[in-house]
Amino acid sequence: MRIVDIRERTAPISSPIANAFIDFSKMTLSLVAVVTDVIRDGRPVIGYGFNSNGRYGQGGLIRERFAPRVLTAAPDSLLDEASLLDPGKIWAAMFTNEKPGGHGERSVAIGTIDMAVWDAVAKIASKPLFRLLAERAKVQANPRVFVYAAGGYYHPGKGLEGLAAEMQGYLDRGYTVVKMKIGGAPLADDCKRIETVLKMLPAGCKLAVDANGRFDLDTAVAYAKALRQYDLFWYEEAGDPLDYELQAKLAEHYPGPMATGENLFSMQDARNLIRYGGMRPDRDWLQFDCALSYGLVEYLRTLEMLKSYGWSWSRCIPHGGHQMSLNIAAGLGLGGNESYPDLFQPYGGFPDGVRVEAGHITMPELPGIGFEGKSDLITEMRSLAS
Ligand SMILES: O=C([O-])CC(=O)C(=O)O
Ligand SMILES: [Mg+2]
Repeated sequence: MRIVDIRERTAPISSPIANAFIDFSKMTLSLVAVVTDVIRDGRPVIGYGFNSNGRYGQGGLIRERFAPRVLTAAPDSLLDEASLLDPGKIWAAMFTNEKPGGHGERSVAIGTIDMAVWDAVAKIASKPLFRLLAERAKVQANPRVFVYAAGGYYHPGKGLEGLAAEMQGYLDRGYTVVKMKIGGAPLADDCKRIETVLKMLPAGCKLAVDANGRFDLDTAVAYAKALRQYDLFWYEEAGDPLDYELQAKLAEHYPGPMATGENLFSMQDARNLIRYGGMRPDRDWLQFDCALSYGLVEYLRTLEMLKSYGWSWSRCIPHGGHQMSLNIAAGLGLGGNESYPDLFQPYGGFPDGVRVEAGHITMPELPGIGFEGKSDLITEMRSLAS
């Protein structure tokens, strides 16, 4: 068994939206296909992967460094004892001659290939990835996964009515938690936006807000003082993602749940957040996204690290809105997953026919990550390799 080809294409996922830090007018991602020599139903098994929104396509790194290292490794060195592709060994081949620290965006390039590797491995096992992960971890899978709707971006010409209509669309589709951006407007304006959404939420539904790392400590605290009257689902990424002291000090001013971690790209960065960020295991949420942070091989190390610090994996709700994290959530008992019902298509979302009911979806029993169940996405993927 061996990997015979790794292909990459950088594709646009541009959109006229903005958060407090960036706009998405030139956003791209890398789509990757890992082609194996395993034949199923007369066709080679191909794993697919892509990176989450927020970082750009990684074609250069993938083509110059990471794909060649896998393709030139001795094929047997990438197999486990059962002679099956071993994601850990493939990961180690990609990381050959890479220094520790300064994780930059190579973690995105590796994470994208890693997603495709796991898709292939689960397809070769003829199992949904979430079942494979649960079996390997000797835990019970739970195909019912909490999902929340992320949106509420700043958008030229979009007023309070537009924001309310967007949120109503998510509620109508079965979501019980919705998320909107803050920090891209003055505090008083953001409070009006928040109150507009809170007013329309039925009982039992909640709002999360996301500042995308925009604030210095004083601004983060000023927002905390205004936000704590609202009973929010969470207050996300108030300050710079690497400013652990800011995060820790903010907890003195904000008793409600906070969330962060989408821009921490390694187990070591995640560990620094846990060690020094003052995050509270009884109420806060961790958003590490494997598709940006060296993939599931690294995410498993992050989960072990969390366990050693006494954190439950149910406090993790990853960023990114992709099916990879849905599988990790269903297989390993994470708290849920992000979803962007109207954005970043065809990459985000669920297999066709999957509906959100009372804020949860149920994973279909599709081999691999489940991309074959989403017709617009698999069409795109097969145009890269089939
Ligand atoms: O706007 C973005 O960059 C995406 C984001 O923070 C999120 O989904 O939490
Ligand atoms: Mg965010």
